[in-house]
Amino acid sequence: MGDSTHNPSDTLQRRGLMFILSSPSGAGKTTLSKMLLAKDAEIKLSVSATTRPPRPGEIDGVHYHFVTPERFQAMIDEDDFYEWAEVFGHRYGTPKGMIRAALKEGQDFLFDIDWQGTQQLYQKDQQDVVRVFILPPSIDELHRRLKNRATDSPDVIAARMERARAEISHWDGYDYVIINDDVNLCFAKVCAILEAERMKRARQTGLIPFVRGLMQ
Ligand SMILES: Nc1ncnc2c1ncn2[C@@H]1O[C@H](COP(=O)(O)OP(=O)(O)OP(=O)(O)O)[C@@H](O)[C@H]1O
Ligand SMILES: Nc1nc2c(ncn2[C@@H]2O[C@H](COP(=O)(O)O)[C@@H](O)[C@H]2O)c(=O)[nH]1
Repeated sequence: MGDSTHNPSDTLQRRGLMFILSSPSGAGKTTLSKMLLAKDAEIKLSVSATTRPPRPGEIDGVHYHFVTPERFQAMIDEDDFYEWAEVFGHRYGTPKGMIRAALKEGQDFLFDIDWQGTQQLYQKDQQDVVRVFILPPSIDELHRRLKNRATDSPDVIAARMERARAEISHWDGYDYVIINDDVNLCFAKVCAILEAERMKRARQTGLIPFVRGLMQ
């Protein structure tokens, strides 16, 4: 006889998802990441290390681990990173420490990383990586967003705008591409993708025993 109290999530044994949001600077991935972390208690942020100085309001250990170039180099030498890359003249990397064991136990992580880091993570683990690329509605709007955010100097904004087209050229290396025009609509799409990817994996783990139970 089937167990009518069986819940599919009881037998969920999957590894955690590595859910990546990438975009050209200013397209809105940090905004979307914050919305996702506020809404979904099942996913945690992978906190990167960076040699970039903090922006106003950024907290060490929460938004980034802010480290010196020497410390970053030591972490590379000690093989402490899942991936790392140089972006806009600074180094950024995903430390293994915090996430390795949690991923094995099924914890989902959100990664706000660039295309180089995305390629590196995907090469390491194609099963668990979900790659989402966020596009701005136009180049003018991207510029407007960077200016209105008012966190970077005109020089930094100019450098990021100069790189925007090159960043966008990597869109094809992603599983999903979303235009962030209306932020709420874009966020709904991000949530739908995450949910669908979780369901795909639950099919392989918790769902199959559940269905077998129903059919007994
Ligand atoms: N759909 C949207 N419409 C209008 N403004 C938006 C939208 N999405 C985000 N913004 C605003 O655009 C600015 C840039 O967004 P955000 O900081 O999230 O970009 P980002 O892609 O994370 O950039 P970076 O890579 O430089 O950190 C912010 O001021 C944010 O409030
Ligand atoms: N490859 C990696 N890229 C990263 C990581 N953390 C952040 N980033 C990307 O860097 C740029 C600039 O970020 P900002 O906070 O200075 O605006 C942006 O594209 C981020 O996605 C990382 O660990 N690895």
